[in-house]
Amino acid sequence: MAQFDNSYARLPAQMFSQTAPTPVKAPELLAFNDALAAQLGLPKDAEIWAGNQPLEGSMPIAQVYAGHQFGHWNPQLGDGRAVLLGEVLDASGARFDVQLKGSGPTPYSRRGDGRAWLGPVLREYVVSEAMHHLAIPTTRALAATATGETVIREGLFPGAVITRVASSHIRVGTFQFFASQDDLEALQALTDHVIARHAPHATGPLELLQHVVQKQADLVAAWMSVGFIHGVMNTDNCSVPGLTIDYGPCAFMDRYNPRQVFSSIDQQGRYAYQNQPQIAAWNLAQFATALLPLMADREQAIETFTAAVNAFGPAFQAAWLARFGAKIGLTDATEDDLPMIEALLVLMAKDGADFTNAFRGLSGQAPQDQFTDQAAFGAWHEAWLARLGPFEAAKPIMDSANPAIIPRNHRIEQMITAAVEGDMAPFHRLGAALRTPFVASDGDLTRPPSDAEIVPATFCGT
Ligand SMILES: Nc1ncnc2c1ncn2[C@@H]1O[C@H](COP(=O)(O)OP(=O)(O)OP(=O)(O)O)[C@@H](O)[C@H]1O
Ligand SMILES: [Mg+2]
Repeated sequence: MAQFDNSYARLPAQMFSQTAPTPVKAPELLAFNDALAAQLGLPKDAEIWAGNQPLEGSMPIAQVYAGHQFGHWNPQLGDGRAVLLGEVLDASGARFDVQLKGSGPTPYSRRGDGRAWLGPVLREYVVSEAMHHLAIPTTRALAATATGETVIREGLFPGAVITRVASSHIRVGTFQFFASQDDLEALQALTDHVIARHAPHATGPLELLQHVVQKQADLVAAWMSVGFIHGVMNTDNCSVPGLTIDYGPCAFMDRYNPRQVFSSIDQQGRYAYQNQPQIAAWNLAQFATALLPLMADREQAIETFTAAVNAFGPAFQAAWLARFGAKIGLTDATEDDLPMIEALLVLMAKDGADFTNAFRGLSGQAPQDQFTDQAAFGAWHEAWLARLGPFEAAKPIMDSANPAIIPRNHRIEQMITAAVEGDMAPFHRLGAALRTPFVASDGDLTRPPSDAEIVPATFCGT
C-alpha cells in the first residue's frame, strides 16, 4: 500500500480548503489502470475511487486558483468538482498527486453540482492515456468509477468520477490567484513548493519561469505533431509542470486544417489548432506577471521576465522543427528544411488529407494514396527522397514519430454512446490499441471517419 504524503496541505491554509468527497449511491469500477496502480501501490477499490471510503493517510483538499478564460479574467475558480487526496511516491521517489474529479461540491463550486458525467470521464480516461503512450506529458487516468447517480446536463446522464494522477495539478491560474490577492505569503510558498517539486535547479522566479517556458514549448510542439487540439487553453488549464491537463472539449484532427476548432463554445476560434503556440505564449506572459510581485527590483524584473517569455518563440520553433523533421524522417532537420515541411502541410491542407495517415503513409508503400493532387505530391515526394538519404534508415524514425492510431473523435463518441448503454467493449478496444499507438495493431481504428461518422464539435457540457 502506498505511503501518502500531503505536502500541499502543509502550505499556508488560504491555499486550499479541506473538503471530503461526497459519497455516492452505488460505486462501480468501469475502468481501472492496473499498471499505474501497481507503479503507485494503490488499491483497486470502487468505494475508495468513488469517494465513499477514505484512502488511508490521505487528507482531501480542494485547491484554489483563478484564471483567464477565453481571455477574460475570472478572479475565483478552484477545484469546483475535484479533490486532491494527497501525494504518493513511486519506487523511484517520483511524487504524484492523486485526485478525484467529479466527486461532489467544494467551496469553489460556484453554481456547479461538483459532478461529472460518464462521457467526459471516459474521454479524459482514453485520451489522457493515449497521450501518455504517445510519450506526450499528461495527467493520467487511474480509474473511472460509475456513481449510480444521475447528472443533469442537456438531459439526464449517468454520473462518474475519474481518478487522475499527475506530477502536480498546479496551474498558471494558481499563481494568478495569489498574485491578484496581493498574498505574498502564499505566492512565495507556492513558488518554493513548485521549485522544489518541479524545477529543483531553479534559484528563483526567473529560472522557474524559464523552465516553464521550455516545458510549454515542448508540450505544444508535441501536440501540434499529432494533430491535437486542446480546445480550452485557459490559464487555469495551463499546467506549470508542463502537462496536458483538462480534456474537456479536446480532439485530434482527422483532415488537416490549420484553422480547425472542435469546441462548441470556442466561437471565435481562439484555441484553433494553429493558434496554440501563440496562446501558450500569452499564458506564459500571465505567469510572468503573476511572479512579478516576488521581485524586489520590479523594473529590472519586467525586462528579464519579458525576455524569458519571448524565448518561447525560438524554443517552440526548435521543438516544432525537431518533431516535424522526425515526421518526415530527418533527425538533423535545420531551418533549411522548413520550406519542405511547410510545403507538405500546404499540400495536405489543400487536399484535405488525413493528418495522421498522410504522415504515416510517408514510410509506407503508397504515400500518394493520401493525396488527391498527384502531380503536386509527386514533385514534393521526389524532392523529399533526394533530401532523405537511405529510405531504410529513415523509416524507423518516421514510424516512431508518426502514430498509426490516435483517439479519433468519432471513435470516442461511439465509445461513449456504447458505454452509456452499458457496453464497455469499444472503450477497452480503443484503450488496448492506443497502448501501442505506433503499431497499426487494429486496422479499423486507423480509418478516418466516413462523412456520416464525422463529429464536427465537442461539447463543453462536461
Ligand atoms: N460541474 C461542476 N461543478 C462545479 N464546478 C465545476 C463544474 N464543472 C466545472 N467546474 C469548475 O469550473 C472551472 C472551469 O472548468 P474546467 O472545465 O476548465 O475544469 P474541469 O474540467 O472541471 O477541471 P480540470 O481543469 O481540473 O480538468 C473549474 O474551476 C472547475 O472546477
Ligand atoms: Mg479546467
